[in-house]
This record gives sequence, structure tokens and C-alpha cells, in this order.
Amino acid sequence: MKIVILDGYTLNPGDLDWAPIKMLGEVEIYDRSKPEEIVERAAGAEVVFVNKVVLSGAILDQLPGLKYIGVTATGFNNIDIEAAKKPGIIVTNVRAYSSASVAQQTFALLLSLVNRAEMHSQSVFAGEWAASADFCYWKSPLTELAGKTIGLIGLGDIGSQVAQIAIAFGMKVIAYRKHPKPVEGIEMVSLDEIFKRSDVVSLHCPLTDGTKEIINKDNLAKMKSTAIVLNTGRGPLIHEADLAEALKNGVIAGAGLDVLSAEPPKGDNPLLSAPNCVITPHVAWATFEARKRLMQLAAENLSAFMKGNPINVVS
Ligand SMILES: NC(=O)C1=CN([C@@H]2O[C@H](COP(=O)(O)OP(=O)(O)OC[C@H]3O[C@@H](n4cnc5c(N)ncnc54)[C@H](OP(=O)(O)O)[C@@H]3O)[C@@H](O)[C@H]2O)C=CC1
Ligand SMILES: O=C(O)C(=O)CO
Repeated sequence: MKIVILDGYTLNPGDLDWAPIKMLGEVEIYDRSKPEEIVERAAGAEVVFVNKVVLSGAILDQLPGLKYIGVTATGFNNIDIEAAKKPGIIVTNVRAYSSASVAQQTFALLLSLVNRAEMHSQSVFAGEWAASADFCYWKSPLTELAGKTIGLIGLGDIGSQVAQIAIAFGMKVIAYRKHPKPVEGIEMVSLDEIFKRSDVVSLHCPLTDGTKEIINKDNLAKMKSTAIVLNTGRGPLIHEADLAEALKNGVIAGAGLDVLSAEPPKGDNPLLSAPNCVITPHVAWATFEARKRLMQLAAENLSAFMKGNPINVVS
């Protein structure tokens, strides 16, 4: 069975072993593939693995031999699922491999906004503490999380772990999800209440037609002027120009983002020059531990498919 990995570099830049997948067939590995390279590279393959390569209907139409797409990620918004269904291509994703890592990064972003450890450290190393008249000083207001309300949009594998950390910080957790059901210690609320009541709004839902640009001018206007938006989900969950304006005009106080609408971003992305905005380059998933699990689970997905009992099929 010919297996083509179209964008393998970010999963395994050299610190992991492809062995779990190599055991399952004849594997061709590409670090990255440009859109115009996909069809030629995947031609004749029954299996392709992609992380962020976009497999549109137009591309899938040109791959008649393809039987299986293994997404080496949780989010699968880069695949045209309806187009894959027509010829019966099975698409699988990998759930929960990085939930702890993403929840950790969510708080890394939040703490970087409310404590500014890096900014203060840079100031100390620039000599400002040595020159200070007082034993302490701060360069930006510091905020205690205990007692604050965090509003989660999405309460699945990642949102649930974020909730546990928030509770450990003494925060009140409110949440909105697609299929609301009671969860101990968390108040389920409407989307409107998330925006109105939260000191921190954190996005943990998939990117779909229903969630695209859920952070927009109208919803930002409902938020407290002291509120923070966190996004470790997908960039297009946010209307970026609206968020940049809101940060500039003090409509909200800050944003911590691990994802942007285009990755890598274009130089003119308005968030790159927005105030009180912390951005990391889509690293939430990328701990060694999570990538190692991802490799193993992606191979297990393919193995189950090859045995005729596919698991983690997305629809
Ligand atoms: N930055 C990074 O490195 C990573 C980012 N991600 C992103 O995080 C997302 C979430 O991952 P994960 O928690 O594992 O996924 P899950 O499928 O476990 O959870 C998704 C949650 O989103 C909710 N949801 C779905 N549609 C809507 C909607 N229209 N409105 C509100 N809530 C909705 C679901 O609701 P319900 O449970 O009621 O159905 C569920 O609670 C992924 O889709 C991916 O895009 C994932 C991994 C790494
Ligand atoms: O797993 C995911 O959804 C990620 O974004 C990491 O590739």
C-alpha cells in the first residue's frame, strides 16, 4: 500500500521516528507540499497523511485511487469532507492527543497577558530594576485570576482541561457548547452570556460554518472593556480586523492567540501591529509528548482502516 505524507515536517522535524507508519506500507515523506505539488505527489497513493495541507474537492477529484486520508491533527477543517464522501474516501483525525498541551498553552497565553513575566524579565535585564528607586515596579497592570470568570466556547477534550486548570486558579467557569449538558462545577450558558459575563473568553470549538468569525465586532461590543480573548482553536474563528480595532480602541483589554487566519501570516495581518496582543506560531499542540502520541495514534487509525474497521472517522 502506497502511503504519502504530504506535510510531515511539523509532526516530525527529526526528533521522532516514522516507524509506526512505515510498518504499515511503502511510505513517501514530504516535509511540506505546495498546492501545485499535491496531485503529482499523491498520485497512485491509496493513503495520504496531511496535517494542514488543504485537500479541496478539486484536488480529490484528481486522485481517483485515494481511499484514506489520515489527518495528523484534531482539527480537520482543511479537508473537504463532503467531496471525500462521494468516492467513499475515509477521513480520520486524531482526538485528544494534545489536550493537556493545548490547555497548558492557553494558560501560557493568559498568564503572559495578566502577569507579563517576559516583559518584566526583559526590563530587569535591560537594567531597569537596578536603576529603580523602589524594591519593585511594574510596567503593566497585574491582574489576579482568582475570582474572575472564564467563558469557554467549546467544552470538548481541550475545553474540559482548560476548565480544570481555571478551577484550580480559583476562576468561575461558564461554557457554551453545541450540545449543552450539565457538567459539575461549570455553568452552561448562552453564547450571549459568554460574551457579557466573561473576564476571559477562550475558544475551543472546531472551525465550521457555524463558528467562523464567532469573535466579531458585534460580539466584541458585548464584552467587558477589561476582557481578554484567547484563541488556541483556529484563526478564522476570529474576524481579525474587528479584533485589531477592538484592541486599538480599548473595546477589550487583550488577546492571546496561537492561531491566525493564514499560517504563516501575511505581513499586513492587522493583529501583528495590534496593542496588548500576544501571538504564538501555532505551537499549542507541538510538545514532544503530544507529537509522539500523535504519531502513534495516526498509525493506529491507519492500521484499523487497513483491517477493515476504521476508527476516528470524521463526518
Ligand atoms: N492550536 C493547536 O495546536 C490545536 C488546536 N486544536 C483546535 O481545537 C479544536 C477543539 O479541539 P478538541 O477540544 O479536541 O475538540 P472536541 O471535538 O473534543 O471539542 C469541540 C467542542 O466544540 C463544541 N462545538 C462544536 N461546534 C460548536 C458550535 N457551533 N458552537 C459552540 N461549540 C461548538 C463541541 O460541542 P459539543 O461537545 O456539545 O458537541 C465540543 O464541546 C479543534 O477542532 C482544533 O481546531 C486542536 C489541537 C491543537
Ligand atoms: O491538532 C490540531 O488540530 C492542530 O492544530 C495541530 O496540528
